[in-house]
Amino acid sequence: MKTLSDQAVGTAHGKIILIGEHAVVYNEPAIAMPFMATPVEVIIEKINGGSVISSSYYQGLLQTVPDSLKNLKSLIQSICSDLNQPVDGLSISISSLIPPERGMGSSAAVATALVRALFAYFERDIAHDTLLNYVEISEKIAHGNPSGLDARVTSSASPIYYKKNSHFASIPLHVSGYLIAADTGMKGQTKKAVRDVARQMERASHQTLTIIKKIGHLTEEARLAIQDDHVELLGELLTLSHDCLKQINVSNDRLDHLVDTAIKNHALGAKLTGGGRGGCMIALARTAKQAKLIAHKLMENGAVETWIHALGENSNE
Ligand SMILES: C[C@@](O)(CCO)CC(=O)[O-]
Repeated sequence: MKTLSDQAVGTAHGKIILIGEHAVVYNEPAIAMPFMATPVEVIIEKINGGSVISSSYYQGLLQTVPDSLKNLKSLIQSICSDLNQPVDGLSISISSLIPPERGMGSSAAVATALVRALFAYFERDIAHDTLLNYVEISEKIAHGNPSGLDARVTSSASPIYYKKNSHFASIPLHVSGYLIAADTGMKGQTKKAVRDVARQMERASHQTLTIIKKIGHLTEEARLAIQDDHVELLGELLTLSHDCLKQINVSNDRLDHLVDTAIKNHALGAKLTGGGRGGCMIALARTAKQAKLIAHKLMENGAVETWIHALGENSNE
């Protein structure tokens, strides 16, 4: 983050949930990592007249943003009001390499970069907890009932173990393996999926709670597997958690097909990542060669983009 006289820049990055999505909304733990391959940058410059937003999906006045950007509009209004600044006179330019609506934390990362840019522009320091509170305003509009995980990881430089309202800790992800992330090319439906799981909790609370608790248990085991560098076990736990996510209906055919493809091609484990019903999946491989082969097979089987991340390296970037 830097401040120039008439310009300020805020940055953030995407995230990948290794294990624990959905269950984390119900106070179970999750493990997630920052995904530096997908950066976000917001640049704010001074202009005359009404504020404007420029992004790949909208260019125009802040006052007339489409519904998909209402979260950012509320955020800008709240911050300007809290800092006693006018909402006019801002040119806000958003650039992001995170594919939107793919469970990679796009909305939280854009909000994080925006909050940082606004505070830098108004030459004010911001405590991390204040940043998280602002991002939550935006995430509540975007997702309904966010756990706070996305806000934490997209603003953090380290992988984290996270429990809603109670606990978070940076954990080194020095496992000797490679993570492949693949985009199904389909928009995920985090908000709807989170709402549907909430309905299942109301209707079949015992059954759904049992699955949620099982995901929490698998996440705790994954934490130990990471600590002890048991990459094979970690892979098995990822696949078991995908089975749980299927049981609460947050997967879909395309995700299941990519998960099966990864497993057939010797991945140690695979699962959807993020909100599900589209978006992205991840797979774990022992070697870089296997990771490349799996990524290639995923592309042949419908993925539109893949990324490979060496877990033993850069995990504390
Ligand atoms: C599905 C979910 O667990 C992760 C979305 O990236 C929702 C949340 O944690 O707010």
